[in-house]
Amino acid sequence: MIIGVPKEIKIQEFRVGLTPAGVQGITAAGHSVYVQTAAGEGSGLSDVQYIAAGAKVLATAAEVYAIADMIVKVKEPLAAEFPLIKKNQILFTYFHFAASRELTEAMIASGAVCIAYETVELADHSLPLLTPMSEVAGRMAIQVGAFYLGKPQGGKGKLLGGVPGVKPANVLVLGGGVVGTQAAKMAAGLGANVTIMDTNLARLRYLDEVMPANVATQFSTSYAIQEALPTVDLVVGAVLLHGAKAPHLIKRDDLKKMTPGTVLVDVAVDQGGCIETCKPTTHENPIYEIDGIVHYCVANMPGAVPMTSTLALTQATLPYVHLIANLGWTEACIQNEALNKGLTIYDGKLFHAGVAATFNL
Ligand SMILES: NC(=O)C1=CN([C@@H]2O[C@H](COP(=O)(O)OP(=O)(O)OC[C@H]3O[C@@H](n4cnc5c(N)ncnc54)[C@H](O)[C@@H]3O)[C@@H](O)[C@H]2O)C=CC1
Ligand SMILES: CC(=O)C(=O)O
Ligand SMILES: [Mg+2]
Repeated sequence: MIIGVPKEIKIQEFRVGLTPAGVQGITAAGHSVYVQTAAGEGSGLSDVQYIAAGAKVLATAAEVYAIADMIVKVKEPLAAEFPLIKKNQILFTYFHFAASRELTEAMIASGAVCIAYETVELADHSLPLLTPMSEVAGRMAIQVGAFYLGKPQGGKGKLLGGVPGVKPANVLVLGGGVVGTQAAKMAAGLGANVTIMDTNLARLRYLDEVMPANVATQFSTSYAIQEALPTVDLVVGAVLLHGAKAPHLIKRDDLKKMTPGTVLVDVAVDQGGCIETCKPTTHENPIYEIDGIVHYCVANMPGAVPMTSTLALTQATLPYVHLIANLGWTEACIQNEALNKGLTIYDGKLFHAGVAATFNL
């Protein structure tokens, strides 16, 4: 199979879909890899390294899309990339369809085979290709949240961990999955007073076992969230309904229940966000303020730490790239139920109930 790796064009996105190590294994298995020039530069991976590993380097994204049977990338295709996509071409990447009708309709119209990283799902319901980036984003959520709590950044001016004689800040984590767990660990490590809310009691039991003493768990209800808002300093939005649009757990009217300078980091923004006032932002312009509440809603947080993220992502995706390249997408999806769950669009039709429900398609 011919595999193409274009350079990401989303603003401040420095990850890449395959590393030279991945290329070496794929070419050794008898496949060809074409990489767009400088695709790996932001992750510290040079064209020379890709060529040494067996790839051929092409000058433009158009050439990569034109030659490839399968495109392996990181972020969803943007409008500038839509015309490059060929009928029956396999696109293996994050899509987050539920956040964009335009993308969903464009991919249906393209006739491409869209296998979405974020909905590849193992029998235990875990998401092996979302998990590594959720680990990154969860840890980052506390780093950025702590920064924006600073007064010069528009925050209320509180140190997460407090100091001897002064209480720590209150961190509320909505959703105790991968993002939420990593965020809670980081916040707890800095000494904050952390509460994790989730609707999954089994998950709360597990978190209660493994978390340090400054992390409390609480069943997530609208009532519990409302009660927490007046004293919260930093909220991390980390809920997910697999493939579907996130529920709004904090509404527009709730902002006035928080004190000015509270920081909201809605990591779930890529699935529409779990805070009603959340709109996708970029690393170039990551925050905005409504009613004195700071909103951070960057949809590709891991893109800011590509040296970590590219390795973490590609070590998870690579086995599936091999599977698709070796068997073709139909046989790979028949043999591998996890991959089959990621198969969202092919032959001009949509095959994901959550996305279909979101857009009434
Ligand atoms: N902005 C970014 O750069 C990134 C965003 N993400 C996004 O972060 C979100 C979370 O991802 P993961 O942690 O991997 O998902 P996950 O599936 O591991 O965890 C989600 C949790 O939300 C809980 N939940 C569902 N409804 C809830 C409710 N009403 N109240 C409280 N909890 C509820 C679930 O029980 C589950 O434990 C996803 O939308 C994912 O795409 C992930 C990586 C990067
Ligand atoms: C998961 C995702 O959207 C990201 O890593 O950008
Ligand atoms: Mg994202």
